[in-house]
Formats: sequence, structure tokens, C-alpha cells
Amino acid sequence: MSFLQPAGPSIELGINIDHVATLRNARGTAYPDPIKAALEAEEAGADVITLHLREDRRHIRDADVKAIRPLLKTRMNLEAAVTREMIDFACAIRPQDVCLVPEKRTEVTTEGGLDVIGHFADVQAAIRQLQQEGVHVSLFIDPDPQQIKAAAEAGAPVIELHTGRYADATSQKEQQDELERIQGSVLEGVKLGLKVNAGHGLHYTNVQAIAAIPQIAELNIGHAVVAHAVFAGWRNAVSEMKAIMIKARLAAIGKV
Ligand SMILES: CC(=O)[C@@H](O)[C@H](O)COP(=O)(O)O
Ligand SMILES: NCC(=O)COP(=O)(O)O
Repeated sequence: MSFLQPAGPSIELGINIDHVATLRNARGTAYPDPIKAALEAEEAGADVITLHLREDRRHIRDADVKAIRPLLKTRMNLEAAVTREMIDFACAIRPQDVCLVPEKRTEVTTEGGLDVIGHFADVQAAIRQLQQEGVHVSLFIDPDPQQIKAAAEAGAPVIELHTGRYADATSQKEQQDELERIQGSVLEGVKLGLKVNAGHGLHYTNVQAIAAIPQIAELNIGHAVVAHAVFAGWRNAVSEMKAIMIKARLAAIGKV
């Protein structure tokens, strides 16, 4: 398949359950239960369950990951920082997918992509260690051609493009510029033989343009789905997001 050809109608939804745990942790209760959220999300159409074990354990905890791993019918995408502790933990859990992400203790959320160029040897070693356990490794990077090239050189088969700047754009022009940057980066990634995913800050009215990029394989979405669930219910929030993504993809490739 040429990288200029549409990848097709298929686009997968990874539901990030981090902020179900944020709500649970806020009151130290056992509810809402991230395990229940993961299993119900699968029933509502999620193709992947994404969860980020942060170094400060502010939302997902080790016990959540361990409990959820054997119960999933789909795939687990564990987001982890490039540290000895996290890579060893991920190797012990052996999720289907691990996405290596940057992390700062004081950030409110993941502010940007992993600097693969600046931490090349560590990233490459982490990829190799995880691949020895049969894990598909993804790198969460900015839509930047140099970082994409470095990701391919480091041996990652998958990249996830950070869509935060697109999501946070404060003008139409800025959003359009960011969208074009993402579109160009998707083609760069595909040209290098990478599977290209995307995510961060996507919600029910900004996801369409990203889902419409035909070569994107998977979107990971969390905060907006948890927020919408307050009003719509969890399963509805998941299935509405999936339906919006598929509609946008089919329209983009002329199938509707
Ligand atoms: C890496 C990433 O984008 C997700 O893990 C997302 O950031 C989840 O929310 P927090 O950033 O609040 O952990
Ligand atoms: N990797 C991005 C992700 O998992 C979801 O991010 P968000 O939708 O919670 O911003």
C-alpha cells in the first residue's frame, strides 16, 4: 500500500481510564472502579484500554494494572515513563502495547511528546527490553519529523502523535496549522513504515478532523469521555465517541 493511499475505513478507539481512577482517588473510595470502567468500555466498543501508571500514582495504581490485565478481551495499552521502575513493571505485566511517554511530576497533564532525540539510548534500550517480552512499543511524540525519524531509528514500530497543541489551539488558524502539522506527520510516519496513532485532549467536537486522517490507526481518548459520562453514562459516552470517529473516517474516504 502506498502511504499516499487511504488506509481504509478502520479506526480504533483506545479508551483511557485514568480519570475514572482520579475520581476514585479524590475521596479514597473504591468507586468508581477502573476495572468496571475498562470492561464496560470494551462492551461499548472500545478496541483498546489505555492507562497511564504515573510515577506519582496520582490516578492509576499498580494494583489496577495487575487486576485489569488478565480481564481484558481487547488489548491493554500501558503508558509508562522511560524509567527502570516503569519498564521493569511493564515487562512483568506484559501488556499487548506499551506507550512510552514523557513525565514531569508537577505537570497537570502530559505537556508534550517524548524527546526521543535527546534520550535516544535510553528509549532504544527500553524498546528492546519490552520487545523481548513480546510487547508492541509505541512512542508518544510531538508531530515533528525529526522526532518521528528518531522513533523509527530507535526501533519503535508504532508512534502516537500528541494532539494537545491542536486541542488547545485558541484560534481557527492555529488549529488549522496544527492539523496540517499532524497530517504531514502522519504521512511521515507511514512513509517510514510506522503504525501511527494519535491522542491527547481530543473531545466530541474536535476529534472529527483527526479521525478523518485516513492513515491514523487508533485514537486514545480519556478525559473528555469520562467528563461526558457524567451526563450521558459511561457506555453511551464510549459508544458515541466511537460512532463519531467512524462517521468522520467514512466521510473522509468517501464511503458515506
Ligand atoms: C500520556 C497521555 O496523554 C495520557 O496519559 C493522558 O495524559 C492521561 O491523563 P494525565 O496526563 O492527566 O495523566
Ligand atoms: N495518550 C492520550 C490519552 O491516552 C488520552 O488523553 P486525554 O484524552 O485524557 O487527554
